[in-house]
Amino acid sequence: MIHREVADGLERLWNVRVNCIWEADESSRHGEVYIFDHVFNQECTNSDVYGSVVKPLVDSFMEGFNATIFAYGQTSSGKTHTILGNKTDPGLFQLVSNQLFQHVADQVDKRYLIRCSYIEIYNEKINDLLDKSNQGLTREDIKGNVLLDAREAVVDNVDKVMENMMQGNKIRRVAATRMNERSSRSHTIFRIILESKDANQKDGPVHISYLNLMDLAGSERVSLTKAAGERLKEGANINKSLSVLGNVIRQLSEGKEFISYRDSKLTRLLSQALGGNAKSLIIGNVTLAAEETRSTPEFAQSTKTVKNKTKVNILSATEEHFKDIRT
Ligand SMILES: Nc1ncnc2c1ncn2[C@@H]1O[C@H](COP(=O)(O)OP(=O)(O)OP(=O)(O)O)[C@@H](O)[C@H]1O
Repeated sequence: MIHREVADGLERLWNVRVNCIWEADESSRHGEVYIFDHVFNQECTNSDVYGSVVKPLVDSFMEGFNATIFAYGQTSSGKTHTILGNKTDPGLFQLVSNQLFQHVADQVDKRYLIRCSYIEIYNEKINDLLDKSNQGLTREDIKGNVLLDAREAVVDNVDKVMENMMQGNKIRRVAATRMNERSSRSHTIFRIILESKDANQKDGPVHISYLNLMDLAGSERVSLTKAAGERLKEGANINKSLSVLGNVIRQLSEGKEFISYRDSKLTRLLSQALGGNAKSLIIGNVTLAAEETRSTPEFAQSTKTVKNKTKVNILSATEEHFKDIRT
């Protein structure tokens, strides 16, 4: 339970044990036990989450596979805490960056180029968090895939990644609601693009992979957030795009031929991560005193049956294209 729930004297409605979560009230008509690959209780830190489920995904990313990590959950359930963390409990941003640059330092026979971009989807509009003036951020290739033209900053150490993240966070839309005094009003995607090649082969193949770290805005009930005016409009857009995301996941898990990716900016941008060429990890954040918590295990369970088709991405590159970050 988070501080607000304890301060408000709320009753615990959910139990957590081993890899299961279920409603405390056994007479509840839902009464389902949700089982996952891992369930982390409230004593666990971001480092525990990272060590168990995130690190193996980052290992794949460094081998050339695309990877996406989603933090999903109702408002104030701890998504931003998971991604950003704080001084005593660093978030996934910091932990992933540490692993990445440690790997680069260890691989003396490889050359690397690492870039990052940071965008938000706010009221169905994409904003570049690293360059406010950047407009027209998406375009489609001939296959209809949506490509992102966000500013990409070259990063050569952990501090540079954190600087870019902090710069972007200054302009990310955050506002106070009754449920969370710093509620994210947009979905964000922080993308790390890793290119690597053998140091001894001048025009050898280049591996390229994308890692998306996604902090989704939380679904919310107006009766609880007391949203009005601009907050209400934002909340409606947040709920709509999350419901499209839910539909897309359902269609993928049912093996449908038509997938409604085009119904929201979020799903259009995520089409590769959802059923495409990426390994995906969903972190479902929950608070234990909220009835709305149910929607998160339901969503996370539906994603378990989605099968992605992953492969290592190889580019042919010339020396002009490839500039090692260590030179
Ligand atoms: N595991 C945790 N340990 C300590 N504090 C936490 C934890 N999870 C959440 N909190 C605290 O609870 C509050 C809400 O968390 P956070 O802002 O991360 O939620 P959110 O899911 O991102 O919400 P929103 O969707 O409204 O942006 C914050 O004050 C945060 O510091």
